Amino acid sequence: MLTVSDLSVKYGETPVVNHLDLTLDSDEILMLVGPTGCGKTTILHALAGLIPIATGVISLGKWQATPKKLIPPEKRNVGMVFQDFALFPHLTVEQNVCFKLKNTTLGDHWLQLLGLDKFRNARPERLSGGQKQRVALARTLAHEPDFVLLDEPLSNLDAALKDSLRWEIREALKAANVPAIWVTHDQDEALSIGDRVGVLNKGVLAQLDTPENCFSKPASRFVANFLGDASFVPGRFDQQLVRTCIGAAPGIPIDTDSGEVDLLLRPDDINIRHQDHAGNGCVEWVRFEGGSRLCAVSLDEHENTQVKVRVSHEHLFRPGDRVQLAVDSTHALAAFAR
Ligand SMILES: Nc1ncnc2c1ncn2[C@@H]1O[C@H](COP(=O)(O)OP(=O)(O)OP(=O)(O)O)[C@@H](O)[C@H]1O
Repeated sequence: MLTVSDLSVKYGETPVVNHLDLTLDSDEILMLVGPTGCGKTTILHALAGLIPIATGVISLGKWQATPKKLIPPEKRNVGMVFQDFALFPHLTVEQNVCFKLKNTTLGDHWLQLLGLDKFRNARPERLSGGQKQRVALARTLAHEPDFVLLDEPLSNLDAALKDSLRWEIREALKAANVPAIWVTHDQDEALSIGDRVGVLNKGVLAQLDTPENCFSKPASRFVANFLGDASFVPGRFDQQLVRTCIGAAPGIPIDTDSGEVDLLLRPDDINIRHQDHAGNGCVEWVRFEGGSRLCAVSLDEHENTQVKVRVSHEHLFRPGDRVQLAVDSTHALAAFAR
């Protein structure tokens, strides 16, 4: 189990990570997300022992690092996977994976499991980006790390490859039974791959929770906005129900359970239909997404309130169309004090 308590990191006098607490189970994958510059990579570097820490304790049973006791990276038995693959160009795939291994059985195991058998004798320059990343992962896991840190491992790859490789990496980490912290900029990746998601804001964990809770019960408006499209519609919270001008839904109280609130609506929580001259809103813009379209609608009742609704690509809406919106959710929706 990886335990981090009260971890703070500074560059000079500038605090970058502030009093971070987290615990990771033996095979747990934590996805770390947050705006650029919020301290994600700094956390990985601190856990790996690449930079000193200002406060706190990082421990993994076998060792315990503190500001006064900086355990070097080679003694932490950490595996690191980065976006630039960091392979030795003059070594073959097999030599990269088995580098410094006394017993190469595990190297063979991961070469096979990650579909790299046929590339054993190739040099990295002959491999595609996805193959290189598999080699980097095989090399990391062949060395039996006690924990793995992944810093945007898929950011140099195209979208189709990303989608399949992220699942392969998840399965390999689970098969290795090793805890992992995975930094990503991709919210879909964070929500689908992680056992838990940590949303970082200015060096502080805004929420550390299951993907479902981070999405449906965000701890703050910041988290709600960061993980997917979020619309906030004014309403009144009374007896567990939130009533708005476009309908009512059971409310999940985030910071209040009564009175004036903003109801968090995701694009699939709302129904939209054309309404020639009446209706309760007007389409502002439409974005084609392939299988769907995302429509932004301004509400007549609340100036400056824009609601995003997702419809099938078969339904055509245009800017200027009059529409009728209705809350269409059987599950409870998060309500924030206004
Ligand atoms: N070696 C360094 N010396 C001084 N400041 C640094 C150093 N490395 C990073 N920083 C600063 O620390 C802050 C956090 O950087 P970090 O790279 O951890 O953020 P991040 O969340 O990983 O960002 P990104 O998503 O853009 O990769 C940023 O303001 C950055 O400019």
